[in-house]
Amino acid sequence: MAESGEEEIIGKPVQELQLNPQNLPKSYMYEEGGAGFCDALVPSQDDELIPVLDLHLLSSPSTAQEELAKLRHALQSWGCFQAINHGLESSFLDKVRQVSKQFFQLPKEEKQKCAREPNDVEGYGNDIIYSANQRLDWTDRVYLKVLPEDTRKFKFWPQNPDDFRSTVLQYTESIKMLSEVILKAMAKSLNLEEDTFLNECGERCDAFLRFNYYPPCPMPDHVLGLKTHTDGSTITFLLQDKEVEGFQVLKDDKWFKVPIIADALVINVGDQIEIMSNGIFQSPLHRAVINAEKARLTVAMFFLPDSGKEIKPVDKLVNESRPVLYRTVKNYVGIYFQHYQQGKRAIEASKI
Ligand SMILES: O=C(O)CCC(=O)C(=O)O
Ligand SMILES: [Fe+2]
Repeated sequence: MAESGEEEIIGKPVQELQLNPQNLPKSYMYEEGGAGFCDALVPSQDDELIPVLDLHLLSSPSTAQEELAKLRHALQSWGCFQAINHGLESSFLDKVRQVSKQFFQLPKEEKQKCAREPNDVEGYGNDIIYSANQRLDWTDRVYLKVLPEDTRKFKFWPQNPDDFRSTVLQYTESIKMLSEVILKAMAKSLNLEEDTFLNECGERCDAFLRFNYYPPCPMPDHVLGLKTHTDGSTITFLLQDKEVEGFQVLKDDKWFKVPIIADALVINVGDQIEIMSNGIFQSPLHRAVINAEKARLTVAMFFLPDSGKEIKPVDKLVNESRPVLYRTVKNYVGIYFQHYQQGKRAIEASKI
């Protein structure tokens, strides 16, 4: 995936660095006066609330129009929303969190069995480091390609705990179905044929599942769990930790905490829908902060178009008052990763 000729420098798992908190490597530190990562705003007034959408209402004929208008507004203003009533059982979401936590609690040797390979992202590991000056994220991950089915590389899929794989398979199936519901609703909210975005993605969409484990860190105002970024996806589903907050979104140049709502899924627009929607839907800048005492675990599922498809603004969203704003891109994820490790935004390179 990461197409770079450079040699990778292998770093230590963050879970090991955490054991020596007096001596945090400089590459994790943001010196600028503590940056106030943890002082983000808690939305209070109505217009600052991160929208919550009821997916059942969105699919019911009598309420759909009103919910579609809310969806459009959410994606134009925040670029994300919290989905409730999505049909996934609370006990199943707990199971997803539980098997992932169990994995990260295993001894190092056990986790290493599905370690990623140098210069690649898939498997267990952390940031790909190309330079000693690179700013690093305080997180260990398991990163798996889950779709299309015939591209799964099971050697990277944990076998311990023994229900990890079956849980991931079931989760993938459920979220894939939801992604189709959401992409259709997004198209309808823009008065497009409901299959517009799905057709743009092609027959064989890609999906990646990323388990983000953020160990506690004694300097939460100087270290980020995940640096400020947008996602390179079409849409992303984020299952938050049930107890520990940490997801923040930038809106109108202010950082907002995304509150935990039991069993909600945070859904956000990625760069590729920003391109397809010709900028009507915005891919929001976001980041993950860390907690001084508690570990945090989140599960992100990224959907991507077929890697052979060209992605460009949908014709019906281009007109005289809104000319084409983005170049046609192909295999955007390759461009994305090259920019990501340098802390840059790939979408900027795609703007006309
Ligand atoms: O863990 C979080 O709160 C954010 C995760 C995220 O943004 C990502 O994995 O791209
Ligand atoms: Fe993200």
